[in-house]
Amino acid sequence: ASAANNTPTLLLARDEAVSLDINTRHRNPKYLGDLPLPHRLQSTTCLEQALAHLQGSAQPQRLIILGVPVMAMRSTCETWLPLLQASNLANTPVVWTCKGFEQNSGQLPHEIVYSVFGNQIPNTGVLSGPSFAKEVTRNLPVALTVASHNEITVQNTTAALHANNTRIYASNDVIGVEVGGALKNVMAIACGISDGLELGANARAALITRGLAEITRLGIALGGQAATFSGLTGLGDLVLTATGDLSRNRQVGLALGQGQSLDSILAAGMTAEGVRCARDALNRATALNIDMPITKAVCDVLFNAIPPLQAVSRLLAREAKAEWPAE
Ligand SMILES: NC(=O)C1=CN([C@@H]2O[C@H](COP(=O)(O)OP(=O)(O)OC[C@H]3O[C@@H](n4cnc5c(N)ncnc54)[C@H](OP(=O)(O)O)[C@@H]3O)[C@@H](O)[C@H]2O)C=CC1
Ligand SMILES: O=C(CO)COP(=O)(O)O
Repeated sequence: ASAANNTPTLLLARDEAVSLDINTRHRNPKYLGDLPLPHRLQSTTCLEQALAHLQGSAQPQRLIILGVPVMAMRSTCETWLPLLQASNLANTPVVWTCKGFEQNSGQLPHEIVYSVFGNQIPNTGVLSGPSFAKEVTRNLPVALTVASHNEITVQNTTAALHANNTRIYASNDVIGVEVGGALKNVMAIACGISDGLELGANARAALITRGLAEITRLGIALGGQAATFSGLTGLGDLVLTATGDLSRNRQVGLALGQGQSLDSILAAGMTAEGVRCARDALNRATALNIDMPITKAVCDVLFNAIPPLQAVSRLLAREAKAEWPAE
């Protein structure tokens, strides 16, 4: 999106073949099929070259976008901290697209970043919202939220991305944005399971709505703002991922509902953040005494060998209750 917006953009890859394909054929077949990429998007695998690119970027658009799975965030931040400091780039805004809770620590992305960067890299934020990479690559309309406590992070993210078909909205609710992004992946697995079992459109709508209640409950308990969950990074991303077949989390659920095993579904190495973070999300909820029945049902199917139909029966057998407040 930044390259489509004429922002000079360099993609740091770790796979030489990916870099070469981007620079010579303007394609990224490993992730994006045969979709053409903007010619002004360049790639490198060399950290020094990435730092030099940042040093040469105009200050209003200078920005690092961290787009790795949550499990790679900590090591990536640890690599970058001394490099940014040594290159006089410690004030460069860093935003991440990562959606999930870190496995075992249960930390949200900002907790990982803050624990590594402390106040040594002061300008940080999260960039999130309904945005399938393949649609962004086709430069189709997309609306995203940048949440940060620093004005410069919001300004530079907006300057780099907001134009043409990309709209950037600002927020100061880092926690709410991250909880929505993490848990919509778990709900997408639930909706995929339901659709794989052919339980119908009514069931899917119920899961999305009660899933949002569940996300909101945990999000508020963790310090998020209620309004965030009806915004782009809450309801918006939940609807996209729970209903859009480009979603890898939804695909995992569909295959589970159709009887495939989790191991065979993930054998090709697909990133499905909901699988990685469902258990840690449930642990954080349990510690706060928050009820998360859909997340629990997804964990049962993923990790406790409960057949999908049995997990659905357990959900439906719960006692009748008031719809709202969502306790
Ligand atoms: N794809 C999408 O449509 C969207 C994804 N997101 C979120 O963004 C984050 C990244 O997702 P996505 O881009 O799809 O992820 P991918 O699995 O496609 O990986 C993205 C990049 O991270 C690199 N990477 C993977 N593992 C490691 C590691 N252990 N150490 C260093 N680098 C690593 C990959 O390198 P290599 O190729 O060498 O493995 C690749 O360059 C996720 O949290 C996801 O939920 C957010 C919005 C949309
Ligand atoms: O987060 C996404 C879209 O906003 C991508 O979802 P998946 O990781 O399920 O493909």
